[in-house]
Amino acid sequence: MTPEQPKDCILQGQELHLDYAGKSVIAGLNIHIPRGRLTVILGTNGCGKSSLLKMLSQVLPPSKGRVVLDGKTLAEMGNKERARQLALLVQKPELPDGIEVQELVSRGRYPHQTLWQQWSPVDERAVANALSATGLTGMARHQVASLSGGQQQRVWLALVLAQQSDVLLLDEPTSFLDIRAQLSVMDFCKALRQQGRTLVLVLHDINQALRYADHLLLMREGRILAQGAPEELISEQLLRDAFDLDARIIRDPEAGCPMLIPRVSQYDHAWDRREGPV
Ligand SMILES: Nc1ncnc2c1ncn2[C@@H]1O[C@H](COP(=O)(O)OP(=O)(O)OP(=O)(O)O)[C@@H](O)[C@H]1O
Repeated sequence: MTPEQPKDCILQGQELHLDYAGKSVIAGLNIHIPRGRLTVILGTNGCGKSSLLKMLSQVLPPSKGRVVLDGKTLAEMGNKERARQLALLVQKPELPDGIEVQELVSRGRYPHQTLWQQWSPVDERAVANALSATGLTGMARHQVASLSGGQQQRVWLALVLAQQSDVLLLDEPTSFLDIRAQLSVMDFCKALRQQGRTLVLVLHDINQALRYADHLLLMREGRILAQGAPEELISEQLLRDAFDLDARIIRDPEAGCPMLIPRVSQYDHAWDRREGPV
């Protein structure tokens, strides 16, 4: 499907290529992230979603091609300038030893500090607001390592929030969370979107993607298979093409959005029949 460029696009990947040790995992990928919308990237394990998110934040510079953020080439921006505009939460962030919640969230203010502008009441307020928005004020002095997986995920979200960037890239922010906690994270992302932030999430739950996304990117083997509004994009054929999945698409009776129901299992022990990593 030919990607149609959204009218107001804040982040663009142009002809992106990525090689790991000489092996190509992404080749000639073009994407457009609409401003102030919630974009979800979907695709099979190993298709290159995390790699794409890292390229979009310059954590992993593309082997070829360029990323453009609000008209500026990302590679030409300084680290702090970039981090003031764009935040990335990776899939498994490394937790520093013995760190407390407030201290970790405060690290989100690093891009705002300069030689002349040290820690200020503005930073203090940003951290307090991030803790409050994620319901962590009462846990500010707790060791992060002592918290549950769901609480720790909220701490990482608070860190990203304290960074106050317009664009948030979140890699599987709901993994390891129970269903209620997953929906809290998704509602939280929706609220950020309603405040005008741009969000790009990697998810594995297609129904959550169909419910929350304004814009979907479907990947397969390092390529974009389709991108656009979920309602217009999703089809049983596309699910077959993207996931080898045989599913029906019905309408959520309450939310009105499309949702999928996989057909009776033909998937047991199917790993060996699927292609390996790209
Ligand atoms: N550091 C690395 N060195 C070498 N190959 C890598 C590295 N990181 C990822 N890859 C390979 O790049 C490909 C894409 O990986 P990536 O993690 O981007 O996929 P993904 O779609 O995010 O997968 P998942 O859904 O399982 O998280 C895979 O084949 C993976 O094995």
